Amino acid sequence: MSKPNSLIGVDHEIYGYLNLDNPKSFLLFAGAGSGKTRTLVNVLQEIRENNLGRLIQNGQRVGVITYTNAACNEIQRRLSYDPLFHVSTIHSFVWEMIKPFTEDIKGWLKTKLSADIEDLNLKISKARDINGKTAQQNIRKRESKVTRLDELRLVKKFSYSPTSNRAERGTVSHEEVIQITATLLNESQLLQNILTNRYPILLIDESQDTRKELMEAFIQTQSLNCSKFSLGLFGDLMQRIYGGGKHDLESSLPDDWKTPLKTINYRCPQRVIELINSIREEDDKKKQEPKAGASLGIVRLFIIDSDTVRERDVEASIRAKMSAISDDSFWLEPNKIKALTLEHAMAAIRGNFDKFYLPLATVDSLRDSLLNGTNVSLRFLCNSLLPLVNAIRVRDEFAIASIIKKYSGVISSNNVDFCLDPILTLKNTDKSVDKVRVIVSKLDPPLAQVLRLIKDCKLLYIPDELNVLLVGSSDETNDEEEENLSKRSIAWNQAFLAPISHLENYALYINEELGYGTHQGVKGLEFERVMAIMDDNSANGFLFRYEKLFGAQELSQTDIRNQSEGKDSVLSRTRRLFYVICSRAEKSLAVVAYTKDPEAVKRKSLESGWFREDEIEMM
Ligand SMILES: Nc1ncnc2c1ncn2[C@@H]1O[C@H](COP(=O)(O)OP(=O)(O)OP(=O)(O)O)[C@@H](O)[C@H]1O
Repeated sequence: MSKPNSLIGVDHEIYGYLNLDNPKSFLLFAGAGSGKTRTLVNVLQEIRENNLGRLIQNGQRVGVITYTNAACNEIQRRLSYDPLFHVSTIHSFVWEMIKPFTEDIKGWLKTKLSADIEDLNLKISKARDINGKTAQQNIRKRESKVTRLDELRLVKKFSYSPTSNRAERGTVSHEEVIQITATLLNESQLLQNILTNRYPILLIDESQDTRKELMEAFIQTQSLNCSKFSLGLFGDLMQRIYGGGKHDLESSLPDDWKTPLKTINYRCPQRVIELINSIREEDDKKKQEPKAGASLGIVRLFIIDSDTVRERDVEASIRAKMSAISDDSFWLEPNKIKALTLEHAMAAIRGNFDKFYLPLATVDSLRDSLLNGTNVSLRFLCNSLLPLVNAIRVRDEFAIASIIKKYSGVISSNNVDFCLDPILTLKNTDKSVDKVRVIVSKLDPPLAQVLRLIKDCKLLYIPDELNVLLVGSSDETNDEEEENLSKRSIAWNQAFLAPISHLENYALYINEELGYGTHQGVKGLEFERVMAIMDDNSANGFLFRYEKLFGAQELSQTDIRNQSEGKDSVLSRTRRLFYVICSRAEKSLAVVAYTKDPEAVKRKSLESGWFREDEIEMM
C-alpha cells in the first residue's frame, strides 16, 4: 500500500469537513490544473490513515463517484485498490443502491410507461394517415411499451448492465437508472438512510457533469441528513461538456455548505495561465495564479485563410516554427506533440465517419451519448452488429455462433422452433448468415440494408428505437411524413443511409477515445506541447463555432438572445472548449485557426487580450 501524500494547503480544510462526528459538505470548484484530483486522493488517503478502524467497525465505506471508467481506474490505482473506498461511475454506484427496490422500480416504470402510452395514443389519434410511416412507428412504439408495462407484473428482480444491449424483460436502461434513483432518493427516507449509513462520506469528481435531477436529489439527501453525511463535490463549471448537468450548482447551494478555494494552477506555465484567465474573463471571471517558480511558457496564434491553404503542409510548417520559437526540437516530432482537433465533427470528417456521426450529433437528446457510449442503440450497433458483421466477413464460425447465441433469441430455449427442430433452425440460421455475407463481403452497403436483413432473419435483438424505424423501406417516406417524424427519428434515418464503414470508423474512434481523446477525457489530461486546431469548415457548427468566438462570423439572433438571457449558447460552449484545450499545455501552446476572415480573428484576439501582436502570425 502506497504511503499517503501529506495534505497540502486547502487539503487540510477539506479533510476537516470530512470529520465523521461533525460532517460538513462542500463544493470545490476550481480551475484547470489546480490539483482537484490530487486533493481528492490526498484527503482519501488521510481518511484511511485516521478513520480506517472506525469505518470498518461500522461496516461503512467512503463513496467516490467519477465520470469515466478511465478516471475510476486511475483513482483506484492511486488508492492501492483499497476496499475501504467504493470508487465507481455514477451509473454503477446508483444501481448498486436501488437494485433491491424492485417494487419501487416497478412503480416508477408503471407511471412512466403509462404516461408514454397516453402520449402515443394522442399522437396516433391525431395522425392524418394511420398507414403512414410515423403513425406506424408510433403504433410499434406503443405496442412495445404496452408489452413492457404488461410484463412488469412478471418481473421478480430487475437487472441493469452498463454493457448489455439486450432489451429483455426486467431490465432498466442507462437513462432510467438515473431517473429512478433521483425520484426514489427524493421520496424515500429508507433509501436516504441506506445511502448515508453505508457511505457517511460521498465525494463526486467532475460534478459539473452529474445529471441535474440526481445532483439535486443528492443535495436534498444531504440537507435532510446533515448530521451524519458529508457530500463533497469537485469540479469546474468552465469545464462542463455535457448538457445535462446542474449549471447553477455554485449559486444554489444550501447556506451551510463550504466553498474552499484553489487558485494556483500547478500545470501550466505563466503565459498559458494568463491566456486561460483572459478566456475565462468573458465567462465567470475566475482567475488563477502560477505556482512558485513556474516557467514563462510560450503561446502563439497562427491564423490561416481557410480558402487557400492545404492543411497538412501548413501544420508541419507551424511545428517547425514552434520548434524554433521555443527552442524545443520535440516540436518537430509529431508524436511528441498533442494535436487536439477540438471538435468531434472535425475528427468525423477527417476519419470518415461523418455520414453516421453528423446527423446524430445534431440531436440534443443523442449528443452526449454519442460520445460517452451510453445509448442502447449505439451500443447495439458497436458491440453486437459490428462484431457479427466482422465475424461473418472473415468466416469465423465460432464467433458468429457465440454472438448469435448471446445477442439473439435464435439459439435459446425460449425459441419454440429451436426446441422443436434444432438442426433445421441452425441450418436456417446458416442460410441467413450467408445472405448477410453476400452484402457485407464485397461492398460497403448502407447500414439500413444490413440492419433490415439482420432484422428479417432475426439474427440479433434490435433495440426498440431502431426496430420501429426499420418498418418498410426508407424511400417510402414522403415529405409530409418526414415533417411528422421526431428529430431523433429523422437523424437515425439519415445515419442509416451511411455506409457501414462509417459506423466502423465511428466505433474505432469512440473505443480509442473513450476516456482519452474525447473532450471529457482530455479534461483530466496534460501534454507538454499542445497544438489546438480550430477549423469550422470541417466541423459540425451546431455545437461549437470558432468563427463566432473569434469574431469572424456574426452572431445569429438566437445566439444574441441566448447570451442576453444568460443561457448556454454556441459561443459559451465554444469558449469553454477553448479553455479546456488551452489549459492542457504544460510548456508551449500553438493555436491554429483556420478562418474565412483572418483580419477579424486577429482583431478579436488582440481586443480580448488573448494574444499580443508579436504572438500572432498570419500564415
Ligand atoms: N500541490 C501541488 N504541487 C505540485 N504539483 C501539483 C499540486 N497539485 C497538483 N499538482 C500537479 O498539477 C497537475 C494538475 O493536477 P490535477 O490533475 O489534480 O488538477 P485538476 O484540477 O484535477 O485539473 P483539471 O481540472 O484541469 O483536469 C498534475 O500534474 C499534478 O500532479
